[in-house]
Amino acid sequence: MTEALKKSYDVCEEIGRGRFGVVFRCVSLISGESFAVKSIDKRRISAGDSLDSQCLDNEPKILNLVSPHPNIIRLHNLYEDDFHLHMVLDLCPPSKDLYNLIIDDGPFPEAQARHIFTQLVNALVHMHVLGVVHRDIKPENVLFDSRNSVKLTDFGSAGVVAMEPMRGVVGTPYYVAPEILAGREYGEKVDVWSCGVVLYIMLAGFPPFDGETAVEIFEAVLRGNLRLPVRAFQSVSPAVKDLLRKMLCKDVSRRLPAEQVLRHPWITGGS
Ligand SMILES: Nc1ncnc2c1ncn2[C@@H]1O[C@H](COP(=O)(O)OP(=O)(O)OP(=O)(O)O)[C@@H](O)[C@H]1O
Repeated sequence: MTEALKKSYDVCEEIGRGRFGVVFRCVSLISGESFAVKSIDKRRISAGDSLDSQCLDNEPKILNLVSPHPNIIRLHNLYEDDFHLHMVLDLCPPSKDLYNLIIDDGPFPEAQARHIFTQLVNALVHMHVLGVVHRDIKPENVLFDSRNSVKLTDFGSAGVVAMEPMRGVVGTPYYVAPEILAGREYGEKVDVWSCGVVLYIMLAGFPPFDGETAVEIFEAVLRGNLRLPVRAFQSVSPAVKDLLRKMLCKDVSRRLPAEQVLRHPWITGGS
């Protein structure tokens, strides 16, 4: 553990683990406030894997760019030495993410889905104005703080559109946009697609594009044939079905940008 981190924080129990990082709860020795610290062991990232080392560089840079926003996890401090990178972040209660919420309580009534979704799209609008594309929007990366506010996290796959045209397959099978899989250049609307998938799953309890294997899921995404089966959508309002069609639209030019999603009647007309 980097000495500088230990001088400022008491590092406590492990609260999560991802592909690269181990996340601990930590307490500021100055304020007594609790945070999460995501610690990445750089030695676990192979020198030859440029994509993985890019993820490592990206996350703190992009978090700095998009912070602060009420629905984006905030980077409070960064410590780095030859072997480790430690990001001190807002603390969210352990295991409290949208994935677990859907497993435990889903599918959700529209009002609950709208409450979560609106906060997620608020984060998206803010990022897209700054030219940042998240590229890995999925329920596992939507955390909730102790007041139940959405905190979007995991910016390891994010990029800045203005810097270079975006290409390359990034994302998670159920949520990835068809233009990414088609190998075309793409932009911020890939996040609108992924948010549409998240909204669909919150309402239906299952994903819109499915398959037994990753390849089958990719084929379903590429077909982009959106179905709203009666068994799951019979009591769902026409307004949200309209929004889903406009977000999960294969034609990127017709897919709504994030700020128009926020102005859709399902959002503005909801209590
Ligand atoms: N700020 C936080 N507060 C509380 N728990 C967190 C926080 N950030 C991450 N976690 C927990 O730690 C786990 C791993 O974090 P994260 O997904 O950011 O790591 P990663 O290495 O980037 O993972 P991935 O495999 O998705 O790339 C998460 O699933 C979550 O449970």
